[in-house]
Amino acid sequence: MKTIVVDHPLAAARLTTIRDVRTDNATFRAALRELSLLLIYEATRHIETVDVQIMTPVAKTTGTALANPPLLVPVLRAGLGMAEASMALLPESQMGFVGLARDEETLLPRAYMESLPEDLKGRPVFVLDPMLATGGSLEHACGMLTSRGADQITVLCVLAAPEGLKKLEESGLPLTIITASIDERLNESGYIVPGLGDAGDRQFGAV
Ligand SMILES: O=P(O)(O)OC[C@H]1O[C@H](OP(=O)(O)OP(=O)(O)O)[C@H](O)[C@@H]1O
Ligand SMILES: O=c1cc[nH]c(=O)[nH]1
Ligand SMILES: [Mg+2]
Repeated sequence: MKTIVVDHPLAAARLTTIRDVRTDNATFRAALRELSLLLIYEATRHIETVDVQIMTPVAKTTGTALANPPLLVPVLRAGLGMAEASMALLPESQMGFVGLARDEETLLPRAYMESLPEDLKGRPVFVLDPMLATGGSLEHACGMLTSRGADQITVLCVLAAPEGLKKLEESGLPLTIITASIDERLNESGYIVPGLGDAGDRQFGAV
């Protein structure tokens, strides 16, 4: 499994806004959108392209098109905050949806929605979820994708805990992880430390 930490002053500044307990829901959503643009920029650095012949107003030239745009899959709820930014940079892409809620007692994910294309063989997939904590939710979401044939999955997250990275590494799933930070650890409640709290609640309010 390859893990890339985006090391950029703009990413660090937006991440600081997101972490700050004083940041209100609207400002959190705006900063998450901006940080997501940077994560997607990094995730698309090596995607497959094809040459296309075009005519400028002046002359013929060879341009570039995306050969196989990735399927974008936000994990509800919190991943919704990364969805609009990903579609802005990848207007050619389609979007699927997975809904997961972690049981805060057992820390196990419960799936409540799956809206994905049947066949994902040969199709790159970008999974969008700001938080990789125990890794249970992302392992479950990525398992849904591999069961449909996906074999190139890139996970975009804002924060990753070492415990979650280890779990995904051990899962043997075909993953690349792009994150803005690998934080210190999980606390006894399964929250990332220092983290940012509950990414769903911080965007949309507590449920
Ligand atoms: O790595 P894990 O330990 O599984 O935790 C991470 C999950 O927790 C959060 O979702 P949550 O279950 O809180 O749902 P929400 O997005 O609706 O708030 C987050 O968005 C991840 O999906
Ligand atoms: O710190 C955490 C852990 C899981 N889910 C969150 O939203 N935040
Ligand atoms: Mg939540």
